[in-house]
Amino acid sequence: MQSIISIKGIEKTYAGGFRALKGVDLDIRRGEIFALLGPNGAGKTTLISIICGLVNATAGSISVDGHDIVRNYRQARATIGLVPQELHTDAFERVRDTVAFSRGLFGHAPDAALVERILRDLTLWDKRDAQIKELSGGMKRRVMIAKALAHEPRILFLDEPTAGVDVELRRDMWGLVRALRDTGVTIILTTHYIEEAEEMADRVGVINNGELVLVEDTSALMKKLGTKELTVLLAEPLAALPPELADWRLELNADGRELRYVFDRHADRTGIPSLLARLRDLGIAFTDLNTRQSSLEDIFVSLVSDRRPA
Ligand SMILES: Nc1ncnc2c1ncn2[C@@H]1O[C@H](COP(=O)(O)OP(=O)(O)OP(=O)(O)O)[C@@H](O)[C@H]1O
Repeated sequence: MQSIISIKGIEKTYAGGFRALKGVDLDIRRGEIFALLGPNGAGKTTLISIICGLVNATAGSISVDGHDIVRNYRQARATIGLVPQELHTDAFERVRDTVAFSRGLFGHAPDAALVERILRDLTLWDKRDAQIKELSGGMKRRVMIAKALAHEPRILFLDEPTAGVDVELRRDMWGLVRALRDTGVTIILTTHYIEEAEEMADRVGVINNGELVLVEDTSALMKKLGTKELTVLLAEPLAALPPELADWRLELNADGRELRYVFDRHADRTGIPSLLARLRDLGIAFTDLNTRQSSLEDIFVSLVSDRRPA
């Protein structure tokens, strides 16, 4: 495994004494899309800010493409593009100028052809002479990405890339991020949208209360933890689960009107036909059946709720 970012024992205690990160170890693989998931205040932005050199860690070390972020700050920072959560660009600046300016900040010679390519890739070329204030929210976000790409970074951080963006724009953004990855850029994104991680990320890291509680391939995680659920709506309520149904892992809800059956969606036999046959034999009538697949969201909620401090 070739890692492009190596994070070792990162701790962060803010000036007020708040411990925002508690010994985070993480390796980011070259060329992957890595999603960092976590509830509000989990420490995602703190971690990204430390990697990008905007916040100092209290302890631990990080190397980015072989450069220590403290000792070789400039080299490390030069390999990183950061798209922050909030837009901060002068409202009166023009799109092309602001992107060209970002490149200059890193000491690179002007490159009009590169700026043009970036703007075209982000479908901003038509807006190249527009002022930032004249753009829609989605366009502004793309301008922030263009600015982050202007110095040709190998790594791109996207902090909540689709927060507050409508579904269609979110899909566009996903396409864009994939296209960037296809050009060899390693992408780390933070998100509250589980669907986003599920859809896009090669690997997922879950951070909660300053601790990285899980890092896993997205597909393996879904396979390992993904279950399916069948709900049987009963015609008449049951007072208790009949012992004849003990072969299935069933739960009866509080009013006795719903049977819930959780099964492994990868199992050869789900046990559903036999369960339904047994219900019929027992004379238990039902009015409806629903199935539901657990999503990364369920997995995430269960992980995070299990670890809430008492
Ligand atoms: N400058 C600061 N001084 C003190 N505490 C801070 C500071 N910045 C962040 N924190 C605290 O550190 C914790 C982690 O914040 P952080 O912004 O990293 O969370 P996050 O996971 O990015 O959350 P969100 O999803 O809401 O953006 C929070 O409890 C926050 O209040």
